[in-house]
Amino acid sequence: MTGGQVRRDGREVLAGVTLRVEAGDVVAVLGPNGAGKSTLVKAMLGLIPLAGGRTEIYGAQPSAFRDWKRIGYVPQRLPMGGGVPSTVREVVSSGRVARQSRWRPTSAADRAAVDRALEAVGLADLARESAHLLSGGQQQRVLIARALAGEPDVFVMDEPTAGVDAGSQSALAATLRELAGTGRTVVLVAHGLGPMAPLITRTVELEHGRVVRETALGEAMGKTA
Ligand SMILES: Nc1ncnc2c1ncn2[C@@H]1O[C@H](COP(=O)(O)OP(=O)(O)OP(=O)(O)O)[C@@H](O)[C@H]1O
Repeated sequence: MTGGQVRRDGREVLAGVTLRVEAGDVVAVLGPNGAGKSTLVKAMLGLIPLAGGRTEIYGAQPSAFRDWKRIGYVPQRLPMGGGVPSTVREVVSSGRVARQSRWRPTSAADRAAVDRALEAVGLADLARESAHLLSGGQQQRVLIARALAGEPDVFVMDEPTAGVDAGSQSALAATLRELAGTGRTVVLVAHGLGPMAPLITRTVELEHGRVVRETALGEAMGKTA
């Protein structure tokens, strides 16, 4: 993103942010409540429009970008889906949609990826439950599993540890370590780093819609700690 600006209700919520995420980066976007962290990651993906500046995903404007299977976005909350209750497995399976087509419906590979994702977040036993009836922390894990199931190259996670217990946070850190180890790119919105700290290669701090600090952490520290 270059000079990205977002206005909401006439207010500048993102005030000209430039941020380039490289392949293999594990970036933490930090800052106080209302700093614009969620807005930044959504705007980078074209999920909310820019009032100024531009954003590109793998060199394409979001409206022209077609390769969405490369991107796994984890929103802050489970979106309410048209009043139809979905099971945990159904929500997680929806992470495979960008890999399917009318001519290639659900395959064994899809089912295996969904199984692995459910295992990774510890929800295999709740796969048949209605996702909306789970606790906030469990719903967060459903959303993480949905992104994992899609096997994307880039994970964009909006506060994936909010409301998640310490054990699940460590489990997520272990999963992210594995993904980072295989060269995946991660952009993580967080209030604090917690168990993710050793994985992070860069931090970007926002305040009032501006980047106020950027820190590059040693690669070695990111990989060995
Ligand atoms: N849909 C919206 N309409 C109007 N204003 C909004 C909307 N979404 C966010 N804002 C405002 O934009 C500002 C930045 O919000 P954003 O959610 O990006 O912050 P954040 O840093 O992610 O905060 P948090 O840690 O609380 O999630 C806030 O002042 C918020 O009130």
